[in-house]
Amino acid sequence: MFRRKKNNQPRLVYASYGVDTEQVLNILRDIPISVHCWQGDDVTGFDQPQSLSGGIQATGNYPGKATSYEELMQDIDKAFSLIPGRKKLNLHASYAIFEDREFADRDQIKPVHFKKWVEYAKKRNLGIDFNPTLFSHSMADDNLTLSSPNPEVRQFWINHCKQCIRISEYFAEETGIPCVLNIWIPDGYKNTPADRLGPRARFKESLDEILSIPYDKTKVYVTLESKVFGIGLESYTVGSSEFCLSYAKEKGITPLLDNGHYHPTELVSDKISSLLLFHQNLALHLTHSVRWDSDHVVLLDEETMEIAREIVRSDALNRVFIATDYFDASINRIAAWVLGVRNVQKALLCALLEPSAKLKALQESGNFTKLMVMKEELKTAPFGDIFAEFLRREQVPLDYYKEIETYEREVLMTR
Ligand SMILES: C[C@H](O)[C@H](O)[C@@H](O)C(=O)CO
Ligand SMILES: [Mn+2]
Repeated sequence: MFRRKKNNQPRLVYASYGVDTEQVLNILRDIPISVHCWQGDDVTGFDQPQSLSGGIQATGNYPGKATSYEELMQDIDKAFSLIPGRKKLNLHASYAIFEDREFADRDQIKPVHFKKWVEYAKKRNLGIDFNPTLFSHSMADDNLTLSSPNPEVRQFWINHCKQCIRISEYFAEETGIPCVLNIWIPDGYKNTPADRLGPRARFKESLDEILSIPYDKTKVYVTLESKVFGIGLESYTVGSSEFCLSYAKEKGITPLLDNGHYHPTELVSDKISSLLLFHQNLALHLTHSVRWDSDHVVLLDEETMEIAREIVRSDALNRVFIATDYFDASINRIAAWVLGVRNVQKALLCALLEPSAKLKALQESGNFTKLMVMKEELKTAPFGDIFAEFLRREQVPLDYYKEIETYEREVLMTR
């Protein structure tokens, strides 16, 4: 077990555990990470003057935020040039581009409003994921959308989600890469409700109607994201974990787990294996939640590492859709993207470098002492060198901070 001390080449260290770093680097390069566009402008979008609602909040006032699609694309380009490996672009419906076209409200948006994004993605060989935007809109002022008691409001949002499925199909057809369409609603109440069942029954009915439209299930993967509470919606959340998991199972859609959407001591890493036994696919929003759904930048913390380990150990890299979801407005937004996505990749790399068959065998044979020793030893194995090699092969600089400083000075500060 301690043979690795004899050699100092990182590749040989892992070889001594039976891990082939070449194979690992090839796998890592091909894991698509869906990068959320909304880090670039604090979830503002282009289609509404409304400020951010839905019980979420981007705090901070760091200068240089993107205020147009051109700026956002420029910033995503900068961030992507500093992130190795395969990426997808994750858009929200509120990022529709109208320009000289007539404005279309959310229930009327069409593929044409995303043509520029498709051109952008195709030029860069990127797939696109999508999200209906059921917040920051006058029809969602009371944070009730698909569960609203008002049938007109419900119908507006049902139509919005249907249009989003059609747009997702267009993304998949144009890019040749399937689109993950994630439905998340903010609906809930600040105080203890008198009726918990009614709103959930209406949400269920609305989802049934949305999913009744025909769409190609090999091109569009509909996911449903649950939540525990939102700001100002602390006492009741319509789309709770139990609701979303049950609904996804019944309808054969994919559950989405955002690791900021659980009680602070609940771990998404522990949920993955259970869900993989019952669902063909699973989707994740990775974030760093500090005390609550704070949407901080993903760090290389123990839970991020454990989530990655669970995916890899379950041999589920091709069944789990991995996306980032955070919005930190207190630091350079490009750095936030690069740092968070690289941390997801670092966590995946660590997981891939783990001799998981050996560790499982130790658990099976009840050798918990050796298991603990080996796991702890692996923590100080030289995975940073392997990551540096990954960056070198991908022609991405190890030290990206300098580039970000230059971009901040030359581009962000002139806005
Ligand atoms: C903007 C996103 O859709 C949003 O963050 C959602 O995914 C979420 O996590 C809400 O808390
Ligand atoms: Mn999320």
